[in-house]
Amino acid sequence: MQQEVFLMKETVNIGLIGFGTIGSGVVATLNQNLPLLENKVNKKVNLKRIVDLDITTDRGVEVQPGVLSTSVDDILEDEEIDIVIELVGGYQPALSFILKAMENGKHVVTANKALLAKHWDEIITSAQENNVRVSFEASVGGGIPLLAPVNDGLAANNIETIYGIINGTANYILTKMAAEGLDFDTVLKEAQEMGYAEADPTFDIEGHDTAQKLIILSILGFGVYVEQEKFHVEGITRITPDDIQFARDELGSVVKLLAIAKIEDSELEIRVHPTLVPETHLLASVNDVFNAVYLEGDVVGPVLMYGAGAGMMPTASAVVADCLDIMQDMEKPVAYGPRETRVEKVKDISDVQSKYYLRITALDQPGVLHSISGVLSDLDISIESVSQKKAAEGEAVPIFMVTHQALEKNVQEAIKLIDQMEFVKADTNLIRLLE
Ligand SMILES: NC(=O)c1ccc[n+]([C@@H]2O[C@H](COP(=O)([O-])OP(=O)(O)OC[C@H]3O[C@@H](n4cnc5c(N)ncnc54)[C@H](O)[C@@H]3O)[C@@H](O)[C@H]2O)c1
Ligand SMILES: N[C@@H](CCO)C(=O)O
Repeated sequence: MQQEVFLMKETVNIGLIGFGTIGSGVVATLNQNLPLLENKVNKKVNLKRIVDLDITTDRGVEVQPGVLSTSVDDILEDEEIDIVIELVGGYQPALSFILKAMENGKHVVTANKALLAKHWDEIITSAQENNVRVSFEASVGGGIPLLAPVNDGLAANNIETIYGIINGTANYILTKMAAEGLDFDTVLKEAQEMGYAEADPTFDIEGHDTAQKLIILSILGFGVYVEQEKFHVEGITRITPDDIQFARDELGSVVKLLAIAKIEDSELEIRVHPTLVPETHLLASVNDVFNAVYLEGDVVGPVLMYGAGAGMMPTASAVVADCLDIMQDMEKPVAYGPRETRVEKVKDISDVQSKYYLRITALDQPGVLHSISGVLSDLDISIESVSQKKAAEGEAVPIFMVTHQALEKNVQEAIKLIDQMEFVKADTNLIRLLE
């Protein structure tokens, strides 16, 4: 009798495109936990096909005979496949794969934040038109259940503030530079070897990956799509060991690449940049490849979500969970974020107020501090503290300054003027403080 019931279970067929780091993690998860997964959805789960350009390299995971193929049509044109997992990454051909899959009536699961952030409307519209679901929990925060809680669990709230450490690679680099004094390039190489970094790691270190994830969070949290070109995005490549040491020793702070989105009087502040976070703040202890999103809702108050933000198995956990969610309700309509947004305007970075850390590299000679403070004072920027490293005469040294609250456009203008001064020998670095 037991056997008879089992045989009658519906089978859901999955096609996986992209058998790289995360694709291998998905296969490993299915191999490891298939009985558990089938039990949860009360269906038979069958990984029918895996497509990749390279089907000869050993990924260290067991694959059933006949499952591997190099032809994407073996998934997209197979009528028996219900769910397509896209883990190729990048814009094309990933976009065409996803659109074709949906056109052919297949549900889609993807971790591709770059694609979602750029082609959001096209992808969601296609899902709606074709009456299929598209799920992307793994696209933000790796293994952290993050998007479903924001979209569903916090649906009763107006989201007011989002602060996120949402790039594992950048956080790994900053953590290792601070804890072990390692240089930037060495740590980046490590992050790549661990499978955390994007195919093009400039996406991680220049802040683009964080920005793409913030775009998705803003859609879900505020119901607004803001193109990446419309907000300030700055990475971590200008952060030096001097910055990290000064932040720790003199300010009791750590440097984190933060995604920030908050709404005030219908105006959305949205930006990505390195930020000095006080050691006492919850986000300061988010280290290595871990990610965290701190948000505030008008009903729930503050919420913190934390976990592994990148890597093969944590990310696979989210991808497989999306598949199970679809299997449980294939008819669920596609709805993401509030249908009407409270956002009337996106604030320009130049109008943002913050405290600033400045590292100015200047010759150690009389009159330098006087000239710099003159520029700052003319632009209504008040200095909270200043210190300078010792140097031999005639040598350029870092001067560290922290300002009181100031207007970004004034600070940018001041830096422009300071960097034109004859005794200034390198571009000034600026890091905003978390207010
Ligand atoms: N690595 C992570 O920690 C992580 C975490 C979250 C999200 N993601 C996202 O997941 C996706 C996959 O990332 P990854 O790290 O597994 O990348 P990866 O480079 O390890 O894997 C991509 C795979 O796709 C294959 N591929 C490339 N072009 C193809 C094509 N035309 N047809 C079929 N296969 C093709 C490649 O051969 C490779 O095996 C990306 O969108 C990435 O942004 C990655
Ligand atoms: N490259 C990304 C992968 C996870 O999205 C990161 O380091 O966070």
